[in-house]
Amino acid sequence: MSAHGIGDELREALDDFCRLGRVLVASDYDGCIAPIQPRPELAVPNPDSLAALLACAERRDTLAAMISGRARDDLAAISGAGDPLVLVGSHGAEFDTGFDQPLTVDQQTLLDRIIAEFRSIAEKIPGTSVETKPASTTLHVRNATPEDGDVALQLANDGPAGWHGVHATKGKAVIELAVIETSKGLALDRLREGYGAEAVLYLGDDVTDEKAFAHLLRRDGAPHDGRGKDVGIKVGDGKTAAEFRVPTTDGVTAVLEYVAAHRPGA
Ligand SMILES: O=P(O)(O)OC[C@H]1O[C@H](O[C@H]2O[C@H](CO)[C@@H](O)[C@H](O)[C@H]2O)[C@H](O)[C@@H](O)[C@@H]1O
Repeated sequence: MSAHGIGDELREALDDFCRLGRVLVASDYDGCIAPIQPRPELAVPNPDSLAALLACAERRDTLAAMISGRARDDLAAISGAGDPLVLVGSHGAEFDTGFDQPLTVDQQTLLDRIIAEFRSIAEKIPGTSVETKPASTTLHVRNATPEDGDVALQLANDGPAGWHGVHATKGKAVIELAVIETSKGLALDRLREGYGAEAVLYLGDDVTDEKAFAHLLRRDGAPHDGRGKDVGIKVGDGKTAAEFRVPTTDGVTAVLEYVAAHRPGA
């Protein structure tokens, strides 16, 4: 195994992937391209990872994308990334063309109610904060004591998370409530089909990335009888549907640099 956790099996999968025709290389942002930080506004990209993803985008027959839970504008601003990288925000629902459907009046009203509820929780519980996005809102507890964080998450869970029309996702020291259904897996399908990619490589570290991993065709035959050429890579610990794993965000850099170095046109 290399210093940054590219084991022999992963290297073999990357070699096979790099030999294909058109491919899609996609990564999550927070916890992958950007190491986790105490506050969202501090999470700038690891410059080597971003440079490597950009280098992938410049290779022949290679589309490269970041698919994030953040609002797309926020993702663009904090990462400084843009063309030729494809940016998808709001957990796969927000493309450069915006959302497929604007929020209905009822959805906007619901979102405003959730934000108000989250703000009232954050006012009561030190170290918690609220992030607002176009179709969802996030209650952050990373800077609360573990006990306070649990209380805040429980209040969110017992309150607005159960309201009709609300879609809840638990992430790293956050709970996120959306008023639309989102799926990084559907975003990957859309990019894959639009580009005509033969295979997809996806890196992710959090719960929301599991929807992306679930849309990949695994190489090991389960459940797609060995037809899969996709490469799913989970960053860090935790249960996952991904076939491969790297231990840290340095592994993300190593994978992306490896792909950039081995795709045609390198
Ligand atoms: O899909 P992602 O790009 O991974 O976005 C998921 C969430 O990431 C951000 O929160 C996470 O990163 C923060 C900065 O490192 C950290 O403080 C927080 O605890 C993490 O959960 C972002 O703020 C959220 O909006 C995203 O949904």
